[in-house]
Amino acid sequence: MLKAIIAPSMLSSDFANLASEAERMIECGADWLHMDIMDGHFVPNLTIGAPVIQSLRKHTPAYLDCHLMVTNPMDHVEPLAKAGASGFTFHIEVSKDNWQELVHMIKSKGMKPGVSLKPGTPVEEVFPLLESENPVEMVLVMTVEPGFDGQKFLPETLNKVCVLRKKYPSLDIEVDGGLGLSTIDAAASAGANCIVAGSSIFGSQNPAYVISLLSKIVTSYFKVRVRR
Ligand SMILES: O=C(CO)[C@H](O)[C@H](O)COP(=O)(O)O
Repeated sequence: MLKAIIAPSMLSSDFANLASEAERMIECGADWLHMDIMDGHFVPNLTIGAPVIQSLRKHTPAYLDCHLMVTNPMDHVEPLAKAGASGFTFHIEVSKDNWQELVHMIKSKGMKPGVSLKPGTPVEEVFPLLESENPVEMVLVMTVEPGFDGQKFLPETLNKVCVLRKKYPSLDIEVDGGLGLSTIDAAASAGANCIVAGSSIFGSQNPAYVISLLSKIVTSYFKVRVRR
């Protein structure tokens, strides 16, 4: 059964107060905390890695949804599992030759495996990962070029969400980039159920209101799809 999941992107939080920002988001109704791990190579930005996840884990039992924007995701599986990551989403663009091994390792370490696509990557590239005997459990469709928060949502990326939802009715489909109250209808009607949002939540005077509205809107589109 699909569930609406709202995951504030901690990239937009005050990194100097990460533990209290995480607690604030959970108090505001967040389902997951989205952690952007960037290596300054796969994307032109450098953020956090396993040591920060390990520190944060001491302060929260929340689901830590780690998005690996790195050239060598394999190098991060063991350290992130030890650090307490809950989900591990890698990019298909750098994992075409070893995704089977990656998925196996991620699952064997007790994390939920996901695969992500950049805006220019065709959706067909993830079909084998969903149809394998050992499939990924989530697809993250990037709705901006990965690397920075506060970018403009790219509506053309939602075609991929529509294709995925039609083909895989019970799949967790996550969208990330430029999501907020002005873009949620488009993403939810396309079929996304996991919503990552950075600036629209952290930039709001009332993050709890934004989180609850995003969640209600996503849930309302489940009902529309069932009626179709
Ligand atoms: O992965 C990301 C950037 O690569 C961020 O999670 C994302 O951009 C969230 O920020 P915003 O909602 O402000 O776009």
